[in-house]
Amino acid sequence: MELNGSSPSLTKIERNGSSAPAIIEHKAFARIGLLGNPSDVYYGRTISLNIENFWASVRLEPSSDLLIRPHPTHDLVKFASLDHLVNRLKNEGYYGGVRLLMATCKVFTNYCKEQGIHLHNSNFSLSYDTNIPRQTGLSGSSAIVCATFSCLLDFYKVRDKIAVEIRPQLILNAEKELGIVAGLQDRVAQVYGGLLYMDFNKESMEKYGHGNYTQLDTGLLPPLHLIYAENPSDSGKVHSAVRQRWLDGDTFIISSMEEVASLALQGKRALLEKDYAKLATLMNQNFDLRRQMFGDASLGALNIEMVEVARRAGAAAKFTGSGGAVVAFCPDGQSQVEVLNNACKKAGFAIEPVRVVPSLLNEIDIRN
Ligand SMILES: Nc1ncnc2c1ncn2[C@@H]1O[C@H](COP(=O)(O)OP(=O)(O)O)[C@@H](O)[C@H]1O
Ligand SMILES: O=C(O)[C@H]1O[C@H](OP(=O)(O)O)[C@H](O)[C@@H](O)[C@@H]1O
Ligand SMILES: [Mg+2]
Repeated sequence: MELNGSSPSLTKIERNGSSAPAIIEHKAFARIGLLGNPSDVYYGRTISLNIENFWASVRLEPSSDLLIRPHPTHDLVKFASLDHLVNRLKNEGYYGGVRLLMATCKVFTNYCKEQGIHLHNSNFSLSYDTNIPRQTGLSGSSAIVCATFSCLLDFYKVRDKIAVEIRPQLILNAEKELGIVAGLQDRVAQVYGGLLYMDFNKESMEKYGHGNYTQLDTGLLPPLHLIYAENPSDSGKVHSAVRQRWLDGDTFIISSMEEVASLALQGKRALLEKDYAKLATLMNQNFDLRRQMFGDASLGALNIEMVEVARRAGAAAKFTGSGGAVVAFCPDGQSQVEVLNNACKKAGFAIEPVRVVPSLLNEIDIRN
């Protein structure tokens, strides 16, 4: 499957003949955690945006057997040599996207059964592709899950039966099923699109099974830049130690997470007031708190260097997710952007302007 084009067109349905069943294709885009992450994993708050720069795409074709197709490069099983195999495992780990597609099918089916939602008996094959830099904290994993989930919603025609605010949790459950520690912000941004303020307070999470999600005008955002490097890190692994400390009642982690969550609340006000100097301060505080909680060894030297290169250019900078990519904001405008571009090029980091995806909700989604 080829991924090209720049429009955030979401769905493609092909019909091969009047009676032939439809092929369904969905995209899900990368996301940037602008403020408050990773407090979404801990009943906190975030401001996140869905970006057009990168996406994953999933294709569902009706078929006689139920088939999950391995991706030719992301699920590599054929190697030139033992060294090639070992290097591949060292750099990218054991897993590709197949397990995400399977887990999504399982969670979707179980949820529909529990809710008494009828699923017809036809089979399908699923294949995926992605251009989201792998494991760089841009939500590459949940983009694959989210696009798969959208294909299933349309194949079984149950979009009207699974409310939009429930979907991010089901998408998260697919990764939980695999033992990956993750939070809701990625999935909310990918289901809703645009720019969102999310409040995952415990009361709402326990009472309704979801947080309060508010779409904000994307025009409130100043120009942002995305910096990233080929440096895959496993977000589940990065998160697990801090998660355990939080579960064990570690007061430093608990109070720091509350502070991180409060940055999103302050950030919402700053955006609404277009107070971009404040936004820059909050972004920097967000990264400093993450660094204190997770420690340099867990964040990785290259990831920290990306933030520091941006800061030396005078930009505000923080991780977009758990590591691998950085979102930067130049409060002094275009001349500073040029300094930042040059500094990144010199350091060997890719840098590009952020392009925000507009809201992705359709009429059926909004009606529910
Ligand atoms: N580009 C990719 N291609 C295939 N599978 C991927 C890709 N990115 C992530 N995955 C799968 O998702 C799992 C979790 O990835 P994660 O560390 O959360 O990455 P990200 O930061 O991109 O979300 C990986 O262990 C792998 O199974
Ligand atoms: O640590 C974070 O900011 C995020 O980490 C995960 O996202 P990823 O793109 O996989 O790094 C996690 O899923 C998010 O909920 C966290 O906020
Ligand atoms: Mg992930």
